[in-house]
Amino acid sequence: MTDNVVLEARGLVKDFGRRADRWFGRTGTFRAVDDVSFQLQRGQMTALVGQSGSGKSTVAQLLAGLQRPTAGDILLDGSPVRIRRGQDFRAYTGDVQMVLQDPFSSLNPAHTVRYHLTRALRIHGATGRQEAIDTEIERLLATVHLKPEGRFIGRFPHELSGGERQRISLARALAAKPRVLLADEPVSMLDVTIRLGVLKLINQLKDERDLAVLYITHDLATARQFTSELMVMYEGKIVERGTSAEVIDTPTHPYTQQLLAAIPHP
Ligand SMILES: Nc1ncnc2c1ncn2[C@@H]1O[C@H](COP(=O)(O)OP(=O)(O)OP(=O)(O)O)[C@@H](O)[C@H]1O
Repeated sequence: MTDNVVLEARGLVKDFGRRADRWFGRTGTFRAVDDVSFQLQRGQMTALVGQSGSGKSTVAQLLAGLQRPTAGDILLDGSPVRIRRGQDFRAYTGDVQMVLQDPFSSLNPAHTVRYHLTRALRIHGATGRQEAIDTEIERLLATVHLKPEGRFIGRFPHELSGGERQRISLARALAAKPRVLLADEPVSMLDVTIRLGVLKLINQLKDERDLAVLYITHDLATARQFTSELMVMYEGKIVERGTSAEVIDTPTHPYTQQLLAAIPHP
C-alpha cells in the first residue's frame, strides 16, 4: 500500500435477501457486490463504470458507511472502519462524503441553502453565532462558484437550477472538509450542457483539496477525460481495471468492449 491511499475496499461482498421463491417457498440471497477490492488515493479521481444493476451504487453505499458489508473490509488510512453507533458514522462522514445523482431529492424542499449548509457545518464542528456561520457559508458558495453568494444563501431548492442544486450538494459535502468524495453519477440527471461544468468543478476541488474521488458513471467519455484509473464492474465483480486511457483504448474484457461499442460515434 502506498502512502497516498486514503480509502481502501478489501474483498467487499454485499448480499441482499431475496423474497421467498414463488414455487418452492425458499428464500435466498442475491450477491450485488462480489469480492471487490480497490484503493482510492489522494489527489486522484478513479472511475467505476458498468451497466445499470452491476453494483456500482452498492459499492458507493458500502464505502459511505450507509450499508454494512456482508464480508470484507473498508480501511481508512490503513485501519479497518467499524461503524457501530451514530457517533462512529458522524466521525466517518468527516472524512468520507457522498454526492448523489439527484440533487433535488437529496436536498430538503422545505429548507433554504442557509439551513442545509448551516446544519452540515454545525454537524462537523462549527460553533459560534450565525453571522460567523454565514461567512463560512459564503466561502463554501464561492468555492462551488455560486456567485454572488448573497443571491443563493436564502433560496429554496426549487428556486435553483439542477446544476446549482448539485453545486449546493457539493458545498454541503465540502462543509465536512472530507478527504474522500464518492460521486455517484453526479451529473447524469443534469442537462448535457452543464455536465462538464460540474465535472470540472469536482476535478478542480480534487486538485485544490487533494481529495480522493470515486466517480461512478455510465459515461466513458467523461471517465476518460477526468480520471486516471478506471474499473469496470459487471454483475457485482470488477472485471477490468487499469489506467483510464489503457482500459478505454485497448479493452480486454468482452463486457468492456461491448460498453465501448455502445457509445455512439458522431
Ligand atoms: N436494498 C436492496 N435490496 C435488494 N436488492 C438491492 C438493494 N439495493 C440494490 N439491490 C440490487 O443490487 C443490484 C445492484 O444495484 P446497484 O444499485 O448497486 O447497481 P448500479 O450499478 O449502481 O445500477 P445503476 O447504474 O442503475 O444505479 C441490483 O440488482 C439491485 O436491484
